[in-house]
Amino acid sequence: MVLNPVISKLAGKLVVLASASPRRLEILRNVGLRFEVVPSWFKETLDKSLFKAPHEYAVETAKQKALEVARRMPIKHLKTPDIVIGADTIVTVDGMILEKPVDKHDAYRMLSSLSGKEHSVYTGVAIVVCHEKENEEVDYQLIQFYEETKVKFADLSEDMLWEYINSGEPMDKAGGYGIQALGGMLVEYVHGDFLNVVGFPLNHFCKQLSLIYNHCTSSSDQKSESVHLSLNGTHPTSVLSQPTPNVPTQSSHGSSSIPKPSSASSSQTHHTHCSPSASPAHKVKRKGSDSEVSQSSWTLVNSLSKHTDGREAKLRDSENTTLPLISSSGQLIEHDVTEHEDSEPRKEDLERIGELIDGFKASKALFTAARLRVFDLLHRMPGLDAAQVAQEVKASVKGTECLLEACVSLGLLTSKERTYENTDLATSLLRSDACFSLHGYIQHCDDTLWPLFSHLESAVEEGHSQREKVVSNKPKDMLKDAFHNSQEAKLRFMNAMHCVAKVAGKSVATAFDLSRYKTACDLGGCTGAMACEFTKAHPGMSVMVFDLPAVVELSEHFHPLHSNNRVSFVAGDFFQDELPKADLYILARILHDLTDEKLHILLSKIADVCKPGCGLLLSEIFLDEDRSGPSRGLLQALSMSEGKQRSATEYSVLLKSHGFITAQIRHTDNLLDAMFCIKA
Ligand SMILES: Cc1cn([C@H]2C[C@H](O)[C@@H](COP(=O)(O)OP(=O)(O)OP(=O)(O)O)O2)c(=O)[nH]c1=O
Repeated sequence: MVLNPVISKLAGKLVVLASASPRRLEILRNVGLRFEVVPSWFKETLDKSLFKAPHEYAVETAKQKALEVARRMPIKHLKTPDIVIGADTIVTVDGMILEKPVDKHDAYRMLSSLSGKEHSVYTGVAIVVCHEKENEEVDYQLIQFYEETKVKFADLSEDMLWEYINSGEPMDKAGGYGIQALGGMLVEYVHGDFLNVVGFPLNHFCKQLSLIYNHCTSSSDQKSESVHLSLNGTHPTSVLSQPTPNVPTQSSHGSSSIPKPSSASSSQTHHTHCSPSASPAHKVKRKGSDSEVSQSSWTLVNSLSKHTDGREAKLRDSENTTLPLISSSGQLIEHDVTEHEDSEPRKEDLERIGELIDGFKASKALFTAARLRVFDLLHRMPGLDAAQVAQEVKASVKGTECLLEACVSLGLLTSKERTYENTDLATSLLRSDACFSLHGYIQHCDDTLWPLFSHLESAVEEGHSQREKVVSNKPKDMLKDAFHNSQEAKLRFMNAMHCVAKVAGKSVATAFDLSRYKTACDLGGCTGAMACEFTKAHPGMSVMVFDLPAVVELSEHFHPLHSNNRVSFVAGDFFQDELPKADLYILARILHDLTDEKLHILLSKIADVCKPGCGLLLSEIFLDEDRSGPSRGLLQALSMSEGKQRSATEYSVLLKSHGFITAQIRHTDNLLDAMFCIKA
């Protein structure tokens, strides 16, 4: 890329944006950067009074966001990113720091304080470069900087203020406005980088990347040099801290030391606005036990180290010899991995392929352990050995031992002196009675999706679902399949949907400010789990669950939802019957499964009952705009349902054709994303 050679240098690296901000995602994606989005879980609650200047607060928050993701990924995602980018945008006026308003009154307070005045918008950015070493340690290199842009607001009348607040736009934006949309009408002038106001100082970021990569790539062995330097505390700071020749004139903001609100920053060097420096290295070590991440030394203790160790050992063997592969006809193919290639395969490539090849074995091991209720048992009786587990689950000792050991290697169990316990992950997600249990969904995957995917080759060849091969009756619709079967099968299917709604419900329900809506209707809302989350998140809201009569009849099996008197059930078919009246309609995991024809029938019916201003909340997995991910959405498409997976923009266009204007999109980092639209 001639425009910015640094962006192309990142190709092939695992770049992670530690942000849920759709604006940051768009800014970076627009310049061709390929990255994954892993929103940070860092709570933005640093004590502002500890900071000498507002931008220091933004930089520190950006740093904590990025580090949280850099530390979490090796444990939760089982991969170490190359680069994690965190950012935080704040607005400052009259010595106050304004972040995102918590409600409309807060938005009013913020916007009226900006009226007729010039204010500053600061975005702090942290780039964490992770260097993974042979011995499994990870060195972190931290580059942080900020950008200031001055913005002047026109005088705002009360009417203007409230009209703007009621548009819903201020709620997820620092200072309560979005300069890139309706908020642009409030602005008289902007001095500085416009994109910095929108949430990401792209120009400054590219300059910082040039510094990192122009330095690093001058070395013949980029990683080892970096690691060596950082371990000796002589990280490329000396190079990186040279003044940047092309940085904007905001250097007049002068240098500032990073205060130490948390122990994580205790060993940091000083950073200047225009002369960013890398912090001394923070050595990260994975150990073989399950415990907390230590903030002060950033020592990462990886509960999955046994898994990693085992896998690496296996792959190293195969690097030196041959990879045994099984052909589709079952023959063993001896494949020399180096035979057809000029260079040795990279360790990370082998690791990735190994993971993919073994993926189905891991899924089935999980399904089997869940089906045998191993996680329930070990929750009730931790510390059993394989023979005791075998006796309880009525299985062979040999088979149970293999399964338990496999589960340990997958991070689902821990073992000590040949006795077994659940990991935290198993306790919170795999026990059948856990609050956020995925047990029902796992059972559904095993019962329905597993057999379906065993016919994938035919599905791809023929271009339609192979469901008729795996269910005795013909209907293709998953829900109808379940309803042609026994009551038990219906309940199992509802339980699967219930699990997903419980796990994803809060993220979806809290994604937007919906305080203006008093009545909602969750179309196809199944057991009411999602509806329940909406009533919890919005105390003034009642939600009707509209679903097929057979679903409504069985929904009472899912207690304690029925004790929630703001959730009610209405039986009907949304293709045939009149829809209940509501201010807000919720469509969670419905559209991706419908044919274009059915989808337009449903959306037309919703549009007909919606008055202008009514809301539509859509929740699905949103594909990346270039359809390169996430895998979860693309793999789901392989089941060849009648519908299709779409990106947020594709859904927006679809909804616009029925008169719904997209107000906000949220990539939640949970099982489902969300989009909020308003009827024009
Ligand atoms: C001032 C202003 C802010 N914003 C947005 C940018 C940021 O998304 C948001 C500030 O909140 P941030 O806390 O910086 O970011 P975020 O919560 O959206 O995402 P994350 O914490 O996961 O990184 O305000 C605009 O979109 N337009 C504007 O004009």
